[in-house]
Amino acid sequence: MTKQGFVVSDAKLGNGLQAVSMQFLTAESCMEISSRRNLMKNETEQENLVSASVASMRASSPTRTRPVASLFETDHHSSWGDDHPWALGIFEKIVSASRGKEIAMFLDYDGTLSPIVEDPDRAFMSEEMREAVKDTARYFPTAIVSGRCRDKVYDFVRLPGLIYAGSHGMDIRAPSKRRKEKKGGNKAVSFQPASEFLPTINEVYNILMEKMKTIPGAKVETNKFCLSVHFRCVDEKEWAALVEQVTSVLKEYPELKLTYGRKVLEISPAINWNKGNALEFLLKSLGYANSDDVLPIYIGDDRTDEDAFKVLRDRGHGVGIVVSKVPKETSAAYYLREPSEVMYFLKRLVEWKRNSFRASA
Ligand SMILES: O=P(O)(O)OC[C@H]1O[C@H](O[C@H]2O[C@H](CO)[C@@H](O)[C@H](O)[C@H]2O)[C@H](O)[C@@H](O)[C@@H]1O
Repeated sequence: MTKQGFVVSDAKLGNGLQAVSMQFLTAESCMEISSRRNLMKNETEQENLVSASVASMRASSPTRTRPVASLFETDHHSSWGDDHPWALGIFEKIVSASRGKEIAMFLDYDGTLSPIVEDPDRAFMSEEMREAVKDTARYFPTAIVSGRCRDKVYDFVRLPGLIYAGSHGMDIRAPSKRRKEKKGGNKAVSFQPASEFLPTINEVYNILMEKMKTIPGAKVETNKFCLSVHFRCVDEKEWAALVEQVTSVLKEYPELKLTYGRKVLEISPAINWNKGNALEFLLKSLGYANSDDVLPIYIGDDRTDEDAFKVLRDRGHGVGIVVSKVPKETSAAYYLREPSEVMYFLKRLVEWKRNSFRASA
């Protein structure tokens, strides 16, 4: 039993009588008890945080829950599909919404243009996909909006003339010659709202590289303004240990935040800037401040893409398409199941545009 400043303890005396001795505690021992309590409280909080984090890791990396219908069948996802129609099934409706407007295309990279693979350094897109994106960019302003660092995503896509927004939209560069130059001007646009976090991100990268050596299969990837801790190749039994290490490091860096992607923990500056802000920023810098002029189409598969889907939903115009094989909570209006369907969607869009040019010639 303890009181503030005193410890009250029972002691058995030799004559069998019980005496209560009261000792005055020194400031140091008081602090010791209180820090032990805090430690216990912190330990419980840390345990709760770890279990919540492992739950989030599972939730953000769903496994296939039912057999997937064969490619390009129109009837899948049943009731979820009623609320979020298959984008290829209602293609005509989507393009007819662009009447009198220009389409602007926003594409996520991993899981959208390239299939998800075990090694993040080998997430290549196919040549056929590259051609489809290249053709798309010929007719519509096209941006790649990725969690990857901008240079890395450019190395994968290798198409000049596109807009690249890396680090979840925190590193934007648009080339000077853009289609909307008459409205948006033809100056190159570059924007890095998190540049002051660079030293911190590098510091945390070095710490995590060291810590993750103890977790077999874990991989830390630097994306310049963000970090990714991959657990795709980590045994599920080790997930709690991994997230415990990561959260205990992040406790020292309240200026950073942790989010969950597909078998990945994403660490980024806790600033109010995400892929949704990047989408708005790009629309503006493309000269589409007036929403009547443009129909933005955003295609993505990950949690971070939800911020962009929300922007489109809240603006009440624009087309959000989630890439997913399983029903999931999303602010996107439509879905496609995998990168091959994204490619087919892009090809149809290009074909539709070419046909409309021919018809008006
Ligand atoms: O915004 P994105 O372009 O979708 O980038 C999000 C993260 O994608 C990458 O990780 C994911 O893809 C890897 C390769 O297929 C896969 O191994 C990993 O499990 C996925 O989470 C990328 O490596 C991360 O840095 C991005 O943040």
